Amino acid sequence: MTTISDLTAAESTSDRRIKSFRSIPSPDAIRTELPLTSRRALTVQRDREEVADILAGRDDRLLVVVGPCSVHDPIAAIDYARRLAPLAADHADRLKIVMRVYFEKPRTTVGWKGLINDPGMDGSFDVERGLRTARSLLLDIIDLGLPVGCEFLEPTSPQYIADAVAWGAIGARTTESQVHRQLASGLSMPIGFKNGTDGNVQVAIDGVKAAAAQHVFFGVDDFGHGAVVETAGNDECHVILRGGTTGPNHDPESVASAVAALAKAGLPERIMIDCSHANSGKDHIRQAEVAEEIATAIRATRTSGAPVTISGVMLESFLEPGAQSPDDDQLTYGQSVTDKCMGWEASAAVLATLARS
Ligand SMILES: O=C[C@H](O)[C@H](O)COP(=O)(O)O
Ligand SMILES: C=C(OP(=O)(O)O)C(=O)O
Repeated sequence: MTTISDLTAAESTSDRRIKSFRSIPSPDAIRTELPLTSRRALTVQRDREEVADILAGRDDRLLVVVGPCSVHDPIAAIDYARRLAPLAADHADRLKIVMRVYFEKPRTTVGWKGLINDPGMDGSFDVERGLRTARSLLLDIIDLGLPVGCEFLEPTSPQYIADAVAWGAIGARTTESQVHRQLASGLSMPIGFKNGTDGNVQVAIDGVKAAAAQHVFFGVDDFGHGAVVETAGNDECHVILRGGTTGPNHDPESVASAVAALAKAGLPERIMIDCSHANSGKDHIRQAEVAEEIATAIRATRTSGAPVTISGVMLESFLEPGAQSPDDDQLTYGQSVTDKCMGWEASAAVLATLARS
């Protein structure tokens, strides 16, 4: 009888489309090499609690997740963080500012998948360097006094960085994925689920409900070994309205409809609004206007005495306005290589407007 091991490479039915496997250090090894330290851990924990309090309505500040669409140049990201940190301190009585430090990019079809996947942006896919660079950047940003927020795109990568993250997102392209909902159920920080790219908000509400439940699934442990993971469930998840192919959904009617759907699902009637993506048509100039409209809506609600249902805002912002292609020969310092971002001056003005709301 022929066994699998007797098969020649040409006859084998497995790994027909795998070109290679490359080992990488375990999460434990990278975390030991670049330790969070107990001082930073206390800061991360305090920030997570403040974020959760805002999302639950126990703290009436506005949560603002602001920063580049993606990090491609750690020096520019730290430069940005150095400018954001004093603003975050100035507005701390009204805003809880979390820096968007996105290392993993979901693509509509194909494209650069972020600093962890390809830190050189040259197709060399040095994931090991990407993980170290990402982790070390998070530690440096925490040291500047800023909490960090990331999108979690891969089920394994959070093991390398999540201990440093105060808030996380599941994106529009993965919000309906069971793998990502299970992942969120075991993450230690509040997680926002985006509505689907088609504008469907119910899938995000379903994501919040699924993530609150306990799950058992396949994963890897701290030492990189295959494992069965059992999670306790994450009751600190929320919905992010990001618009969709049918148009924006940051207007008062869409917000009211999302809040009604949350109430129907027995979930807290509070949401975050992403001013970018389909709410701005990916236009960074329009993004600032969307933020102004949200500030106006919040001010009107507060003046009327009605409960404020908008507990958070997301902004895509970098040092220079607009975006460039990651394939450009000469990259402009501090400009996005994915979606268009507001430049620094416009971002500072928007933060001041949101603080006044
Ligand atoms: O936020 C970034 C992008 O909108 C998202 O990653 C999809 O990008 P793409 O449509 O350019 O692939
Ligand atoms: C990819 C992102 O957004 P969305 O999932 O809403 O497209 C993002 O925030 O970077």
